[in-house]
Amino acid sequence: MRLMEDELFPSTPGKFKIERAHTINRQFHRCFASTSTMFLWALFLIALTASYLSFQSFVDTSSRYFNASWGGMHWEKQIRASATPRRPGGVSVLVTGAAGFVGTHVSLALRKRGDGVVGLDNFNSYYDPSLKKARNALLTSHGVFVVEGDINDARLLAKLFDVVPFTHVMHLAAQAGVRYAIENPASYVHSNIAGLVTLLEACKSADPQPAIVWASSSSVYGLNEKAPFSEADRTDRPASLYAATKKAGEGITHTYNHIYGLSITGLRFFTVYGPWGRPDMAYFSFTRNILQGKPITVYSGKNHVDLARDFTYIDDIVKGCVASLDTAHKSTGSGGRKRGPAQYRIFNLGNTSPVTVPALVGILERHLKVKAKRHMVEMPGNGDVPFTHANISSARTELGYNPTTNLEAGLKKFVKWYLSYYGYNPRSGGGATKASKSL
Ligand SMILES: O=C(O)[C@H]1O[C@H](OP(=O)(O)OP(=O)(O)OC[C@H]2O[C@@H](n3ccc(=O)[nH]c3=O)[C@H](O)[C@@H]2O)[C@H](O)[C@@H](O)[C@H]1O
Repeated sequence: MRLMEDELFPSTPGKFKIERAHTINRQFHRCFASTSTMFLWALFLIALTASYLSFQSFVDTSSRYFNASWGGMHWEKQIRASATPRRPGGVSVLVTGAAGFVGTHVSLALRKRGDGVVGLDNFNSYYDPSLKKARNALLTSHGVFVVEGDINDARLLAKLFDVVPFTHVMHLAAQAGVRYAIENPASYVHSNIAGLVTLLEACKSADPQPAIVWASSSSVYGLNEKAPFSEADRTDRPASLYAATKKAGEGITHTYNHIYGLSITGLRFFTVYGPWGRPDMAYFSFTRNILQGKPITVYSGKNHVDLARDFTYIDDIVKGCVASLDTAHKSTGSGGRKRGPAQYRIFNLGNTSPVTVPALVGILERHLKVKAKRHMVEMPGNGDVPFTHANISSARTELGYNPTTNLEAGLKKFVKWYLSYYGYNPRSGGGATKASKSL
């Protein structure tokens, strides 16, 4: 209090100066002390944040190296080796869904002619993952490395494009199956829409941008009745969520083509079948049930009209896929910027001769030498369409696509593979030994 009075009313100017100088000094010290405290606090906080971030990055890195299935120098070396073409002019392709049915066959075909192939697959359990592992073992034995990962993992995709300048992406990863969409609709949105967008984002940002060939579906024709189905026909009446997500994929890929200059080729596959096929599909599950002496459910359409499909053999589809890669133009953008208009194509890949489901069962019975126990049921309203029939003139002209395997010949090859893969024990009522355990 005294001090304050002295400060306010100094008795002499000198006193004022001295007192004032002391006071300023004290204030300065106080102020300096508080500034340096603040400075120390700030330093402390910065150090704390930095150590938190480096701890996070340590956790992240170690979890990647020790728990997750990708990352590290050895991993990158494997990717580079697998991506390197072994022929002059060979391409370097990232195949998504490589441990899937079509993915395995396309990867093998590319590898066999000397192209570089890196696979990506999440090995999900939509159907028996041991079949996917067996396909993976086949790919590994041919020098194709498959990364275990999801197309929704943007960091993984960025890393892959960082390690390899892929010339092409063969995008076959998807949630397949028409009727399963009733049970698990979210899985279709997750893989066929969100996953597709994540992949396209990675492709658009890559430098160089790859050309993309991807699997659409005959199901986009939905309630279309005009036959055979041409690419120009209506596709705005899907009958299942699966079909709707594939149709959405065609729109989404068009957007990335338009904005970023990505070269896009969409392939509408028509009920693909063959060795190493999908156990959820009719020809496969019918085979298993027939061999095990179990009944099969055969759907029929309205007024007891048989359902029919333009079943297409895997080798023909592979030729269509490879021809699409070979005729794809380069993307025109780079690093997320478009530099000119890019190619956008859609092709039907079918067989052009629909076969009814009862006729399919008849062929299986002949090849298996076992009579099926048919259980005829009216087609439930769960996404099926009465028939599919492809017009393939466009693919013929532009890709040189020419399917040569009819259902009879194709199923013969499938049955041969099935029996060799799962084994067959006629004394146990025709059961496929491995199949009965794992499917
Ligand atoms: O082209 C496509 O875009 C799609 O082809 C395939 O779908 P679909 O043509 O429906 O093949 P699939 O299930 O083998 O049924 C064949 C027939 O058997 C009938 N079917 C089926 C099961 C059954 O228990 N009984 C039966 O009669 C059934 O009603 C149908 O008439 C792919 O699975 C799909 O992922 C997609 O790629």
